[in-house]
Amino acid sequence: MRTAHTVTQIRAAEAALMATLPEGTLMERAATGLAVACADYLGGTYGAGILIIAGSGDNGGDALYAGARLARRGARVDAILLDPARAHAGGLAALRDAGGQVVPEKSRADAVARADLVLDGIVGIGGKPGLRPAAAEVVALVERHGVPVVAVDVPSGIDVDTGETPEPHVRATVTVTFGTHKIGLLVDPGATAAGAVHLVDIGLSPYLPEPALSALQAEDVAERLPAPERTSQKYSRGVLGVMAGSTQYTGAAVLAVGGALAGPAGMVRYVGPEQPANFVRARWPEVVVGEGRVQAWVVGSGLGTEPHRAEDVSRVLGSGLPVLVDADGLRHVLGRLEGQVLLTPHEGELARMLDVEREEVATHRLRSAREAARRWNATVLLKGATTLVVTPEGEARVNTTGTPWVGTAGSGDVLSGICGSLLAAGLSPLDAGSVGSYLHGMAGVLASRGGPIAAEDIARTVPEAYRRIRAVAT
Ligand SMILES: NC(=O)C1=CN([C@@H]2O[C@H](COP(=O)(O)OP(=O)(O)OC[C@H]3O[C@@H](n4cnc5c(N)ncnc54)[C@H](O)[C@@H]3O)[C@@H](O)[C@H]2O)[C@@H](O)CC1
Ligand SMILES: Nc1ncnc2c1ncn2[C@@H]1O[C@H](COP(=O)(O)OP(=O)(O)O)[C@@H](O)[C@H]1O
Ligand SMILES: [K+]
Repeated sequence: MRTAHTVTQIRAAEAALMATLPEGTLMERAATGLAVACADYLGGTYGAGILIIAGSGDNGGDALYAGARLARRGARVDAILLDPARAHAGGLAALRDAGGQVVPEKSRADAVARADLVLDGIVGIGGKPGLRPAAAEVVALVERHGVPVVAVDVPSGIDVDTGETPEPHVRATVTVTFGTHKIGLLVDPGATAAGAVHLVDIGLSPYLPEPALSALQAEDVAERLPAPERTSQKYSRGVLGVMAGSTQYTGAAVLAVGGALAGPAGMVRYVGPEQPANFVRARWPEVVVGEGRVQAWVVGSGLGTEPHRAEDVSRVLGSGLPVLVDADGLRHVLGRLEGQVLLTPHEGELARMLDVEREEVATHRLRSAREAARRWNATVLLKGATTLVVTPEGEARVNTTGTPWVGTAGSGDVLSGICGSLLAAGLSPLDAGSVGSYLHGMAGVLASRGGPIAAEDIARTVPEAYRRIRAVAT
């Protein structure tokens, strides 16, 4: 499990760990890991031009100590001190001893122009979102010259606890983070600003409490993936009912069923109007069309906006069975819900549910998902480049598999089928949502291999993703 903690949790854990160690040990560990990551990124240090942007806190200290190590290994290291009088004294002395130079204010533009790599040590977990003018000016220069940035602990300027990114902030190629992930490194738009995240172990784990956010890794997914036993049969594996599609959106029915058939349930029943039902039957002969006993429902993908479909949604929500509600079905989710319910909106749908602008959800993804989970008393899966799954009790997971090619029409219909199949096989809404989005993103990556894909390619590749994940466990 990849885990992320809040700033308050991290500060407390650091204090407990530091009490057991000689002063400066943690910063030394952080700086060593950071220097190694920079050397790896550059493919060697000899002759490389590294520019440190150092603020006045410990984050600047980490960057300066790492700079000293890189200078000793043959790099040319310059440092811009944003507040020279308050720069980290130990770090600055180490850098100077190793041959690093402080850049005079008038030469900052030249220093940026000759850098191969910038180390962002402006602020870490002590920073307020946004950047002060002096820092913002240097960051703008770096962007103008297109110099790659390694962020120290976090890209400076992001809101570390939420992943929100009020401008200005740093956009990093790599973020080298210490001890544990920060929420803002995993949740968009912060995750995008962080680039590839590299975690350096500084010995913090034994002091960390339950994480505020986690991301399943292949082995966690493998543990949760249902698989038939020797004596299993279709009914014992779980039956999923799919109520999707309309005369207008026949494809949504075909795709949701396609996703469902790629999951672990033993059987899929389809319930819907004649036209989509005919398409489903023609495309998927294994599907049983018509009502019958099921263990879970998917309702909503391509349901259309006809008012009478509201009855379909309330009927399955009243069935007492686990239910996934997607897309148009979400229009009919009104009061507080009971039982095991997974709601799967994208940003636009969540905005409509919360009666706010889409932009509001896009900027405050975690907060919006949490609010909806509380308000409807259901698990909410907010789709996007980093999909979030949040329970009404506040447990939160983020999915990190996928590629932007997965953002293709009908992809969400396939996702609802996959997650529904996992619900029918007995997973909780939290596990079904997070395992389902992991599989969906991974199948998208395998199908795409860097090129465009259609939604049905994702469904077709889910079994391959399934096999690969199960291979991890054996
Ligand atoms: N506490 C520890 O044991 C460890 C801390 N480490 C480093 O220490 C960092 C935290 O250090 P600090 O608590 O000193 O805090 P920071 O270095 O994150 O930032 C505090 C300083 O930045 C200024 N500042 C705040 N917001 C700003 C903004 N928006 N624009 C410009 N300047 C701003 C503040 O005036 C303050 O001087 C971590 O992120 C990590 O990099 C590491 O060395 C590992 C161990
Ligand atoms: N940039 C992206 N990177 C990775 N996955 C994405 C990206 N954009 C969208 N997705 C995924 O693609 C799917 C799109 O679903 P949705 O918006 O419901 O589309 P549709 O309604 O056309 O099926 C979701 O699983 C979402 O998480
Ligand atoms: K930083």
